[in-house]
Amino acid sequence: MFSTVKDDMSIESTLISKERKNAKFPVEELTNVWDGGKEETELRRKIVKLFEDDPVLKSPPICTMTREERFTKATRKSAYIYRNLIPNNGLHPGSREFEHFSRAMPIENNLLVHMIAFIPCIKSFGSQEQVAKWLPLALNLNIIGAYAQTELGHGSFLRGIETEATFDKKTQEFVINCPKVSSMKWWPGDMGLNANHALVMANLIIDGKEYGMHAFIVQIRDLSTHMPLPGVTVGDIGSKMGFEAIDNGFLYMKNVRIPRENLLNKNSEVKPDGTYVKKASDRLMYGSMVNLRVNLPKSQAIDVLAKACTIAIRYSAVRRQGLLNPGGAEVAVLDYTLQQHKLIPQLATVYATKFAGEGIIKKHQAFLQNMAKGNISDLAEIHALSASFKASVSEQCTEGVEVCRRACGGHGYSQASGLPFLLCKITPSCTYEGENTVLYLQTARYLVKCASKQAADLPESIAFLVQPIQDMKGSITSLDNLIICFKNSAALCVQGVSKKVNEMSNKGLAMHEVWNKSSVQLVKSAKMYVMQYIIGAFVSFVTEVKCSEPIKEILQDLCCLYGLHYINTHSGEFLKLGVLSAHHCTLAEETEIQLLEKLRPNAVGIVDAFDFTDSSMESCLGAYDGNVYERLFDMAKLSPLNKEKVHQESYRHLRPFLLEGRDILEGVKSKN
Ligand SMILES: CCCCCCCCCC/C=C\CCC/C=C/C(=O)SCCNC(=O)CCNC(=O)[C@H](O)C(C)(C)COP(=O)(O)OP(=O)(O)OC[C@H]1O[C@@H](n2cnc3c(N)ncnc32)[C@H](O)[C@@H]1OP(=O)(O)O
Ligand SMILES: Cc1cc2nc3c(=O)[nH]c(=O)nc-3n(C[C@H](O)[C@H](O)[C@H](O)COP(=O)(O)OP(=O)(O)OC[C@H]3O[C@@H](n4cnc5c(N)ncnc54)[C@H](O)[C@@H]3O)c2cc1C
Repeated sequence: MFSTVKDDMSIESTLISKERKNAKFPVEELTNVWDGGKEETELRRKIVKLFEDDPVLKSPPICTMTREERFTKATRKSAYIYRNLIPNNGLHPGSREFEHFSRAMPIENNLLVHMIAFIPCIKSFGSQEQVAKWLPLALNLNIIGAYAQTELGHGSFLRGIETEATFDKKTQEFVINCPKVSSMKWWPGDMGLNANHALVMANLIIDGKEYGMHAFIVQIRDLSTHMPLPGVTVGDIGSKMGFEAIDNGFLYMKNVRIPRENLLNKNSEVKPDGTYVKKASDRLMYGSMVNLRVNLPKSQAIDVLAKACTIAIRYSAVRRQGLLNPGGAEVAVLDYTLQQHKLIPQLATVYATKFAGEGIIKKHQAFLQNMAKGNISDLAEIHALSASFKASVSEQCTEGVEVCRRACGGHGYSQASGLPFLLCKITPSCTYEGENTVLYLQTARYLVKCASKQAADLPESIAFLVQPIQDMKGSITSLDNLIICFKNSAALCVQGVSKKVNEMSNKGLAMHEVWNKSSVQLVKSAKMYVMQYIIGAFVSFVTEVKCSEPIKEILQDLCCLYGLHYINTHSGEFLKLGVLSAHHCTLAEETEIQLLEKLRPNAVGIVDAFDFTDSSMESCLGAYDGNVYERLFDMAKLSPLNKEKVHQESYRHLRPFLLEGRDILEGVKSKN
């Protein structure tokens, strides 16, 4: 319907080729460092290719589809991936290949909560017999389960959850009830339309006594007709800011009966006579949340910011707007220091959080090994670290994606840029899996407790909180001094708020009031604590990584930039704590600007090194060839509103006035 408008060789693709020629480091080597080795890069590419070449996984660009189409296509693809593609290609959970599979998944998919929450919970909370019964069914999609914890009335405060599971000794069943509208399960992914089972978190009640939150497997739909079972009201909660392909659901249960065996009973059990047997710490109930907070920031937040950086930096390298030299040629917007100041720190965030996250995954694996031997002494530390890490990463990456989107000017507002999709995907990561403020408060609670202990009684990673403040020797811009600066700040923040808490409680104020009145400083302390962790982990990585000098230099520069950018955007905090002087702050600002200038020629190379395929981004601005304008025009042509040259419905409403206008213009009718 539209004629083709093409340039023989667009200036934009020439510009991006020039950028690549100017890069001062081997891009492929940085990709290998990012992936964790050359072999990992090859493996990842093999898996991505396997998915991208598969005809079943092809579909129109998401911005041309309705929610209904997006949900349907995502379900078709996800069912095929989990039931065919993954098992037929040996991509089993736990295998090396599986590690790369989030990079290969189609841009929209669902059944993820079934995979990452329902299945792991069966493994974590189920006895051997229960795992043997439910796991194969779940892995084969014979049953599809949601993780049903949050209710209309409660998400953060789990002790407030109202759904009840009352033990009926006579029938050896639990009776599941949502006593009020506010007790209805609300939000769980995959639950509205696809799931036939749910892992329901409910208050266990035996003989009128409450035993707190426990996990039950509840069948909610018939396996042959997929109709809701008696007593079950289930459906989709409606349109959201994003996640269009996912059926986040509601679930209202009235006298739904499940066998006694459906209480996942690895950690606690109800005997036939109603005796309650506790086998392990209540806190292990929270284990599934720690697991997700540790393992998912990479795919759900860091990779999302990496994609946004790829789009914004490639686009900024070809978008020319205005002059730097009077009388000279128009410049790429990436040549403006202010554009670099928006975008290059985001790149640093991607690297910092990625490598720090790998450190947390290792710590968590060590914790799991100890737990298998019955030792959960590190639980509080890993909970505090993972809670604040999840909060900080989701916050930094969400802010970063919005910076990238705005840095693309008007085109960043177009769905065709791919950026609104990324923003809507990442924004809820600040809320799900623990609302960020609530998570920071959990970390602060642990830190304040630690502040009253001796260094010798604290884990190695925490002892610095109560040790003497270290002196910085030399320039603030050295990596060693950055670590000292952040550690000192975290220690002073925690000590300061602990002092305030103690003083207020010594004056007789109730602890809950003390806590509420100190919560602003508590959250600040948790943020500073996790920042010192991230910086420390990034510096260790940069110091230890084996790579060529040019790559090492880029990583060092990104590491320094990450620390300095944080200092420069929060300088008041550092000055107030007395950790930095005004002179330090001036130097930090000057050095950041120098680093931006130094990293600028490598910016396109650095995002190329993330190695995202065009189809994994669906972005007209971020495609490898830099052909932004032709791509935008081609995408506009696909808009469903452009199906016909005249949109009959809009024409119907406007026609009377247009005809009037025609008559006036042609002089058939006077204006009045
Ligand atoms: C960057 C983003 C990555 C995130 C990963 C998400 C992956 C998702 C990817 C797929 C994409 C989309 C799908 C989204 C799927 C979403 C799923 C969900 O959202 S599921 C619902 C999640 N809900 C929550 O996380 C609820 C948050 N609330 C809580 O965790 C608790 O209620 C809490 C801890 C805030 C308060 O609980 P409570 O009041 O009952 O306890 P206390 O405060 O009294 O604490 C008791 C005691 O326990 C300790 N504690 C608390 N939590 C834990 C834990 N997880 N592990 C270990 N210990 C824990 C606490 O510190 C106290 O200890 P004490 O010694 O007494 O001080
Ligand atoms: C896309 C998406 C997917 C989800 N998937 C699932 C799922 O699969 N399964 C599931 O069970 N749930 C799911 N959830 C629900 C999610 O886990 C909850 O929304 C989340 O835990 C926050 O709880 P809430 O909504 O009750 O927020 P609230 O706790 O009501 O938060 C509202 C405000 O109150 C503040 N606040 C709350 N408590 C405190 C406090 N103690 N101190 C200071 N401030 C406080 C918060 O900071 C926030 O500003 C999903 C949510 C979303 C958005």
